[in-house]
Amino acid sequence: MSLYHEAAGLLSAPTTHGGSLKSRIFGNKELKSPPAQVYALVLETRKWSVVLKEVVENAQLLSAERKLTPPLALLLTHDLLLAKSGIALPASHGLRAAVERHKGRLTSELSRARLRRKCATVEALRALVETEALTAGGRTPHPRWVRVNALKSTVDDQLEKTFKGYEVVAGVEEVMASGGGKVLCLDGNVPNLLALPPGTDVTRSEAYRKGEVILQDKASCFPACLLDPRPGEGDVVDACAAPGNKTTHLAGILEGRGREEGERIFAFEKDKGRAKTLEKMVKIAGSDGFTVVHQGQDFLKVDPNSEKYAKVGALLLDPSCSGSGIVGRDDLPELHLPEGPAAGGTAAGKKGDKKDRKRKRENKDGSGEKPPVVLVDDDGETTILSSEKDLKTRIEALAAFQLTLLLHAFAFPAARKITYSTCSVYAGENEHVVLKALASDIARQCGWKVLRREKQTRGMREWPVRGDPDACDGDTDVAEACIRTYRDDGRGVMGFFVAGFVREEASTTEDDLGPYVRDAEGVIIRDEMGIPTLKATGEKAIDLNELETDSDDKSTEIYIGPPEGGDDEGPYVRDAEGRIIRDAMGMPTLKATLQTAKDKNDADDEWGGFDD
Ligand SMILES: C[S@@+](CC[C@H](N)C(=O)[O-])C[C@H]1O[C@@H](n2cnc3c(N)ncnc32)[C@H](O)[C@@H]1O
Repeated sequence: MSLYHEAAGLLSAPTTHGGSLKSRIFGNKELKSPPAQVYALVLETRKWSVVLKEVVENAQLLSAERKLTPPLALLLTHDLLLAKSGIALPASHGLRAAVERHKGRLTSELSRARLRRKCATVEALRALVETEALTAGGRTPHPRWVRVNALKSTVDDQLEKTFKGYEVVAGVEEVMASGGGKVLCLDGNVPNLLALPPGTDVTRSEAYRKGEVILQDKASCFPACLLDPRPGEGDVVDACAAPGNKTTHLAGILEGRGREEGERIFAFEKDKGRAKTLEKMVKIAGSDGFTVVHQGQDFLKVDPNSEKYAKVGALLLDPSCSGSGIVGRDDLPELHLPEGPAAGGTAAGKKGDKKDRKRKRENKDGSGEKPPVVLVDDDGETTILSSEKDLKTRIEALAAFQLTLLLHAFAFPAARKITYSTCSVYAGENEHVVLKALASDIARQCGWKVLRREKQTRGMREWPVRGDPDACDGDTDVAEACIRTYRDDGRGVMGFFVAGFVREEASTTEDDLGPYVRDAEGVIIRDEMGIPTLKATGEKAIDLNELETDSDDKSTEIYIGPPEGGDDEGPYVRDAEGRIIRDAMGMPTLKATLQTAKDKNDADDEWGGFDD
């Protein structure tokens, strides 16, 4: 019983008192009901209050049931008509019976309210309510982003099936302006991503149940797009993987491009409970055949030099963070209560009010506490921070942990690409971590550099919102390389951050023999004879001197001439695995790496191919 009474107290309390609804609920030690349940109930009822008020008033519920207060009537009617599991009270309970007695009348009033709004279904009404609630709360409504899982389906397939009859419009602005109609757009930055009107319920579709479509915010799709895994580049690690949105996205990209036999995704997740969700998601998405889930495995305890990870060419790192960019739904529209007796306060509500009055007094002279900042991280852990100092300490602790994970990722010997991402808005967890990582010993030793904007895949390069130059100590190259998203900026995304790192050999430019042709980053792209040494991939060719001094390295067996039965022009010098390491003129083409050299003819044809 306390659930509805506690929720009633919170529902009728002014929203401006005592911080956000979330902080008032999760920070209230005296609540008897599970805070998450109270929070969801109050939030949803508030959102629906315009409609529920009409329903309750027109059904004359309050005059028929004198013991119901207006907030209780709204909450119970909400659960009766709109919650999947109905009213959370025993069937014999007086409050439940008081509302259920009027079920027929309440249901028909809801139908009338729906038809007055020209909504064909309750789902359409839900979408409308969601949009209006968000708008009234001062938040830009957030589209429903749907990623088509390339492992199981295609956009065309989904347009034929799940979204049959939808009008395809040009951009997300049009989707948002549609007022909840059957419209969608294909995203211009992330392949296979669709934007639908806010609140569109895809979870009841067959495609969702079968894993053909996955609900994933646009910004959350950026890391896999930026990492850009390609067949032939080795295994991929998702270091902090649960619940698995990015793991399955990586899988979709890799498989969609023709994953090479044996190439795998290693997904690590420290939390055993969350790892189970990850495992389920991987299975539903259809990537379990080549994704190895390491349940309960701390990524920091993984040995990068283990034989098992010798072929890891790319890592995606999306560690726990403050969660401060996650689309909040805590800015509430005005509450519409039906006419009736005054709302009955509860123990929780009254105590909250007292605290609120105290806080108001304290704030009047400017010396009092500010409303608390509530951080709900991805582990579900809620931290209530009542001062700027607490917030700073928390961000510093998170940043130290995030940096440790990133430097650990740098240590994988065959890795060539890494992405680092958070759903935090704080520079401390974002640009500052990137700068510290770039300045680290391991980055210098291993040649890790930031993945510059011009080398990013088209969709990521064209995303206009970049890192904060001030937070990058004025280094505009790093700021441009960083990708940010902000909620409420009209682009329909959550707050997010991602940066990429690529690896180059340690610099040897000082004593080059030259004249080589180098690109802007010093990568040798044509050798002394003008022969292309390698396709620009971020891989740096070895200098001639270095090859000479390394020549007694017997780790790769070298033979001269085309392989038996081959039709190469030759004589090229190939290593044991057939990679061309000297061209027909005896010039080194590239150091033996995971990168497969192009034959001279092909390389000439493809010259200039800097693009993704
Ligand atoms: C932001 S969430 C990842 C979300 C996920 N990438 C997705 O898109 O679905 C961070 C995850 O990292 C896990 N985690 C935190 N520290 C870890 C560590 N040292 N090793 C492995 N997993 C870790 C957390 O339990 C949490 O599930």
